[in-house]
Amino acid sequence: MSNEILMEIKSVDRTYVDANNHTVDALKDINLSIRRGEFLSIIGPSGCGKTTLLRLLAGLDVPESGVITLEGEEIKGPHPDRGYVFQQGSLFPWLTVEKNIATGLKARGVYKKHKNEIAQYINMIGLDGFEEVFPHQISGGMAQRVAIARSLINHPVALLLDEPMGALDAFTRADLQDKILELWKKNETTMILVTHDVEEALYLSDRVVIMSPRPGKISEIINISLPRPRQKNSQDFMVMRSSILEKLHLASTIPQVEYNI
Ligand SMILES: Nc1ncnc2c1ncn2[C@@H]1O[C@H](COP(=O)(O)OP(=O)(O)OP(=O)(O)O)[C@@H](O)[C@H]1O
Repeated sequence: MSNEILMEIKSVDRTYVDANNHTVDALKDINLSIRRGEFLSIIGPSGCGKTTLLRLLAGLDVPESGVITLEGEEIKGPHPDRGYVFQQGSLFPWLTVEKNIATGLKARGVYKKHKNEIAQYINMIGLDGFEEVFPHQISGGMAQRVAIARSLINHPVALLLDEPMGALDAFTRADLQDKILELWKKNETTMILVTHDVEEALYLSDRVVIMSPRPGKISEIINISLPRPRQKNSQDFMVMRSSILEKLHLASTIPQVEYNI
């Protein structure tokens, strides 16, 4: 990972007005520098603004005040240079695996020129032989791989992952975590992952950002220096996991928050 700053979030606020006409401070004075090529996870209790922050990075929403830049340019809207993967259900059900991945290229207007790359990305996500299959015929983990390939084929500088493993069973989740690590290394894409899972954040990340709610703020940024491949049952890993859990509980003002550990 380089020390070059890819994205910069400066003094960002985002408020919403809820159904009862109350103002919700979803994000308050967020400052964060994201380095090119790093794996960054954002973790925190429900409602602390994780998705709001990811949507701002994607350009799907704009800050109330403050600024977010990518390579020094202000982010003003969505762009294929920032891929976005949702928790589930983001594939077009009427298109095959191959055609779903092709929509990434079509969105960029480069389908004809780059369609021969689709096979390479299908191979990269380990789905050779599934080209002509429809989303309802594959597992949730396979569908998430397709959603990731659809973004990666556009060579994004950053991939924004909003709990992509949240709806998967434990075995499939662990499998997809390893695939995401492999894709990260191969493509050198900056990864920004929102997760509720402490173990997942610790297994994958160079840095873990802990957020706290009401207002949504960054309460701590932790550097993870454990060597890779990380062993989830090693002493060092478990000590670090307990430490992050403790910080999360301190960051949370909501009683009875549940985490996957
Ligand atoms: N469109 C909206 N209108 C009103 N309030 C909103 C809207 N979107 C988000 N909020 C509120 O802003 C706060 C932050 O929401 P956000 O979804 O970013 O949190 P989160 O940390 O991603 O939560 P979760 O982990 O449950 O997905 C919450 O209090 C939420 O209710």
